[in-house]
Amino acid sequence: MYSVKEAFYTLQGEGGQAGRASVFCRFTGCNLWSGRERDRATAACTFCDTDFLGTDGQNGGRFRDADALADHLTALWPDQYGVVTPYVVFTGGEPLLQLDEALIAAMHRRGFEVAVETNGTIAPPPGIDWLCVSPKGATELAVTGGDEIKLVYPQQEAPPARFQRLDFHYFFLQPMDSAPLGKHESHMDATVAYCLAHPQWRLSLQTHKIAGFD
Ligand SMILES: C[S@@+](CC[C@H](N)C(=O)[O-])C[C@H]1O[C@@H](n2cnc3c(N)ncnc32)[C@H](O)[C@@H]1O
Ligand SMILES: Nc1nc2[nH]cc(C(=O)O)c2c(=O)[nH]1
Ligand code: SF4
Ligand SMILES: [Mg+2]
Repeated sequence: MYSVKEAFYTLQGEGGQAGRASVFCRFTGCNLWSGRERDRATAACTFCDTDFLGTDGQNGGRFRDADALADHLTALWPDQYGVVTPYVVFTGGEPLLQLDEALIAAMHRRGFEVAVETNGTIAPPPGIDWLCVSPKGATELAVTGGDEIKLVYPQQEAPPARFQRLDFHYFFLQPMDSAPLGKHESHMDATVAYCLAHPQWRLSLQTHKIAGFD
């Protein structure tokens, strides 16, 4: 059984695949925060921008097996002509609490490339085509390599230098989005400054928030 908060067709907004048409599957639940505001300050991850509780979002629900969820996600992909490889992004919440080999295989059978956005604390199943790891605070990484690391910046307990020797193809810093706006602008400036001073790191902006497409 899989619990899905929401599923929707959009453009990948972040990281090295930004701009790519994607079906997003947002699983319910996370291991680093309950999702309740009263627990935020004491959580292992305190700055989450996402509602991942319940199954009441658009196209959300509970799915009895991998084929049922894969059919549901495939129906959200518009390309009927096979000109590009369809792309699914599993996120959450923390997708590695639920994503398994059976679901990856079911998406592959339907022609999809499979991407994952994870906080890096849970070992992934094999078969993922694009793995994005986004470390959180003082948590320990179970995943030390992948296609991209996308570190939200700044985080007092997770300075970029801690990750610079890990086995990723791309190293991204993404400014922390948090109210008030003035704070976010200073995060933006600080992130740009860090990338300029440390050219290993590239800037990742949340383009869906800038352009307003989800
Ligand atoms: C909501 S998380 C879900 C996937 C997984 N739990 C994780 O943390 O990577 C998706 C992406 O949004 C990023 N993110 C969450 N809150 C953010 C914020 N306030 N500002 C910038 N990025 C944020 C995460 O770091 C992650 O890369
Ligand atoms: N457009 C869009 N791109 C995204 N990339 C990662 C996201 C996420 O919440 O995991 C996200 C999201 O929520 N929307
Ligand atoms: S680990 Fe990801 S989903 Fe969980 S609270 Fe942090 S940003 Fe949100
Ligand atoms: Mg998001």
